[in-house]
Amino acid sequence: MGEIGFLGIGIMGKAMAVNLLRHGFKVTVWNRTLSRCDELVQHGASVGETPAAVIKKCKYTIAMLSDPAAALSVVFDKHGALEQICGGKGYIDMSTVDADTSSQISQVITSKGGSFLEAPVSGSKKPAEDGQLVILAAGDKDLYDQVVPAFDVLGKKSFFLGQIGNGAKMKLVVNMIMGSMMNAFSEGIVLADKSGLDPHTLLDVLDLGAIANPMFKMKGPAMIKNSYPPAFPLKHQQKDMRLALALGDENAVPMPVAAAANEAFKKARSLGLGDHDFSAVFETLSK
Ligand SMILES: NC(=O)C1=CN([C@@H]2O[C@H](COP(=O)(O)OP(=O)(O)OC[C@H]3O[C@@H](n4cnc5c(N)ncnc54)[C@H](OP(=O)(O)O)[C@@H]3O)[C@@H](O)[C@H]2O)C=CC1
Ligand SMILES: O=CC(=O)O
Repeated sequence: MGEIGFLGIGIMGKAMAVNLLRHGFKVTVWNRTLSRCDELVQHGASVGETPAAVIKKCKYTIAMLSDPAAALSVVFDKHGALEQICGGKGYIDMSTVDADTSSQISQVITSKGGSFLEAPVSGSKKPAEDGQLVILAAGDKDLYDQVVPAFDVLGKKSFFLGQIGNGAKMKLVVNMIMGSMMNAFSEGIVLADKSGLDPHTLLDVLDLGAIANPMFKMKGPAMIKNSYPPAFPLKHQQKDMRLALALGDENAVPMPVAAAANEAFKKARSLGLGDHDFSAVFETLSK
């Protein structure tokens, strides 16, 4: 595939770029806070001074940025990706954004002759470290086929979902369900505790039944200890609830459960918990 550019070395971007390096890909990284690239250099990465410099150097560039504003800024701002996009270059945005943001990026990239794929992922810090993400791609099928070797390293399964927007929408639906589940789980732990049950026993019971899942299993024990080391920052989960609710508005889908979950995540943000793991929504109930 040649050298891969990587824009955004946050929790996910770092794990994904390290994974690519470990599997022998040459990677050039850029991050807004450039010092966060230092650790990647120790793993063999090169550093680009700007998104434009990375695009200029690499045939394919992946972006993994916090939200729509960040994804747009890295493309459109001075020294942004758009300055160097041209025919023969592929831009793959793996950030979780809404379909409209993705379409805007797709339009400008393709208008300059480049090709574009949106490819948000399901799976958090640990799956990113282990190359076990689920990739939800949509857009340019030729570009998808060209980058499958990288997706095979980053994920356990890639879906090609068709036209631009479908990957973004699928990701928002999945995270809307996840955010609602996290709230129901939190209420259950508090209810068990306050009604005199051992929450650890609740976790054991859940794990043996029809609603057992990796999220409950992985996060439950830490939540009971009021510990929320950030794997998926709460501020990003709230952004996903907000974008999913907007998708519900557009399609006239009533989502009272998701709306209530969004309020709980907003409350958690107002308590200063935005940079904690999204399981910290538990704090809004347990105090
Ligand atoms: N963590 C997770 O479990 C998962 C996250 N996601 C999604 O992946 C994306 C990245 O998440 P994650 O790595 O956890 O987030 P982080 O908050 O750890 O990283 C965010 C990245 O975006 C960059 N950034 C933020 N604002 C701007 C801006 N205005 N201009 C340029 N760069 C900017 C940050 O740069 P800087 O270092 O300078 O702040 C950083 O590199 C999000 O869309 C998230 O929803 C998807 C699946 C799982
Ligand atoms: O977006 C978060 C995830 O765990 O998936």
